Amino acid sequence: MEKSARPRTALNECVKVVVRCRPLAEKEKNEGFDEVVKVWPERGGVQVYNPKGQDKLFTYDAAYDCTADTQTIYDEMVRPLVASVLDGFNGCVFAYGQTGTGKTHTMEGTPEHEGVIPRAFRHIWAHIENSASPDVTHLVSCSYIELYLEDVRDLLSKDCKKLTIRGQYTSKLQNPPPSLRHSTTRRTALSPQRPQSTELNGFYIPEMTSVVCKSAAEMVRIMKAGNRNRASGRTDMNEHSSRSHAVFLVTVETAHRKTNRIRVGKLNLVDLAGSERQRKTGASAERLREASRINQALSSLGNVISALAENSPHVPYRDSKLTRILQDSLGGNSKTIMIANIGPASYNYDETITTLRYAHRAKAIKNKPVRNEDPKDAKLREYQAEIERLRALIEQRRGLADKKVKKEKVAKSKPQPADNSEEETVSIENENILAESTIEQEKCKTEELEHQINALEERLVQGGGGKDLINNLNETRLILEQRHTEITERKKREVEMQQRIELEEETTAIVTNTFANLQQEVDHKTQRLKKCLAKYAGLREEMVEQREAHDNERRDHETLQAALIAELRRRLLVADSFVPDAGRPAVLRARYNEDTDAWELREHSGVEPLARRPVSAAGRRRPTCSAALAHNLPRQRAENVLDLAPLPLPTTTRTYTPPRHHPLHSQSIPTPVKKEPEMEPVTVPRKSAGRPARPSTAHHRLGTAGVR
Ligand SMILES: Nc1ncnc2c1ncn2[C@@H]1O[C@H](COP(=O)(O)OP(=O)(O)OP(=O)(O)O)[C@@H](O)[C@H]1O
Repeated sequence: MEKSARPRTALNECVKVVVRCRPLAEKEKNEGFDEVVKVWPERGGVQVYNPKGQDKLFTYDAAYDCTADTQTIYDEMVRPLVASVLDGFNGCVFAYGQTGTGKTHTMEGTPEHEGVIPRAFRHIWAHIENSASPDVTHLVSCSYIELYLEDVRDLLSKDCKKLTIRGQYTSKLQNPPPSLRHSTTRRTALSPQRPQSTELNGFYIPEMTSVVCKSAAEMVRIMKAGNRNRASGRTDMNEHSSRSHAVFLVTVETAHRKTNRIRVGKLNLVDLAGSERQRKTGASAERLREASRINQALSSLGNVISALAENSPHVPYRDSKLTRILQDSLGGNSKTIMIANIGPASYNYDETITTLRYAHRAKAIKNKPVRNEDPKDAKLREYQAEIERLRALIEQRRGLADKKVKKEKVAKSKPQPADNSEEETVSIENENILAESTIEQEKCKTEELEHQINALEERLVQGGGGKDLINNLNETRLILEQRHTEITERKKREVEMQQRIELEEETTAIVTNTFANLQQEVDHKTQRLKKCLAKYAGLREEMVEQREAHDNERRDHETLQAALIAELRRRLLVADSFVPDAGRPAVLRARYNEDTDAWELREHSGVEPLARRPVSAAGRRRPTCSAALAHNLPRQRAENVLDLAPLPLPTTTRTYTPPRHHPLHSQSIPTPVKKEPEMEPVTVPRKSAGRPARPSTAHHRLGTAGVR
């Protein structure tokens, strides 16, 4: 197929931000919490009542209250994005927000309330069935991964194998070899296809399972199978809390026979885990470890959003795997929708304001979506090339087989000489048998190749598949879709108009107020000054609130850290008590390799390396050994002496002191009895021979390191 090098220009497009507020939960009602969120869907506004000060009002591309269903959100916001994906663009929908605010409810939904993901599947397949030309071929494949405790796991592989995110495409990786032998599991770029000139920073996940699908129902089955492997658990804030960030990737490839072009659209459907506070979720042990990683990744995502919104020259995508995965969706080649989920309860005021602030910042992020035409890693092209190769092979084999048959016929038709010896007759017969078996083998091979072609062709979906697929239902669906799009467009315009009218009203109120005399001007200026002062006061208040929120967040982090350290100490204590001494050198040699994402044992050199030299005390050039301190030897002060003396064993006995009226006393034996201090039976002395005792276990070492 001919490849075009047509330049593709990218138009900036802002990230669309939608806010969805869920209803007050039963538990929140029972505990008597008030609703502090008011949504203004007609102007995309969200107002939060502040019990301590001024109310907050934020505006977005759209805002939905608790009465809105996912169908409305899909039709108004997500449908146009999925339509772009079908047209060869990259798209991303991600749900963001505090734990228990309805991210999974929005993305996956429930059997009664279908979420965005299954709706997108149906939309894609309705489009494929409606594209009535047999000249159009589609190939739909999907992958499902999760980010759990900073491990990327393949939810569609048998044992949820760990995957590695690789940075930067190389020229070799841009053209992966067309290997169809492993047609279900092959290298797939998660980071959507970038135009060649900007492909330098892309990330991709090799060996991610990619399953070719034939219907929306099959895709739902795959999603459910993946969900069964996804990490989830109970917390005090959510009965079924997602403990991982999940990404469902759909790739739709469309080949147009007439134009010889292939368009590849990639859709990332992301259900993030929610931010959470330990004191509210009551997380401990494993849940706590998960929470710390979830918050860490979300904090990195917040930093990326802030950096992009402020047009910062450095965007910290590399800070976490989540931001690497979402790199293209935020500030890259993609059309993106962020669904910010919030709860209405007063109890969650701080978290709601934080989510709304991030969502507001995300509105300023500009993406550069480009239509992916004829990308080099299009699977469809590989399939077509393979089918053509197999067809050519069959033709070749058929030609050879025909020739052999003709040859045999000629040989058979030749008159046999009458004086043929018995041996000659046998050899001719053998030759005939051999030729017949070769022809049979050729036939089998040809049939095998035909089977292969059929299998490959079955994966490709011919647009429309003939008139029988374009039934009335699909036509009606198409018309309905068009109507939906029109209504959505109109609604969007209405919201925009409403927001513009409000702005205009404010400015015209000032402009139309003509100054009749100086007093009027003074009044006007005073009014403006008042407004400025009010704005200044508002900003100050916001700053104070932000500081408060930041302090709260810091306190939370500290609590979390303290809890994690306590947990770590517990584990170290267990390790110190139960890991045998023989195993410790091996434990010390274990190193974490960030490239391979695994723990490795270093080569045993025979001699264990010396412990690292301790850092100097303040004001001293080098650490001073205890001997130098004891004898005041200035020469030894600068020596790097490691104290390798064994620790004194704890005293478990007491020197015998006879009772006062014991016969020994009455005999007045001159031996002086030294009085020993009272000893706890099994405590390790902290000091020995005037120098500080070294901690004996990892547990103690951690204790002396303290909480940083
Ligand atoms: N719009 C809504 N209407 C009705 N119920 C909702 C809505 N949104 C969420 N819920 C309910 O709230 C609960 C929590 O929702 P969900 O599990 O989707 O939250 P989440 O944000 O995904 O939480 P986490 O981050 O912990 O996974 C569920 O019982 C869900 O049914």
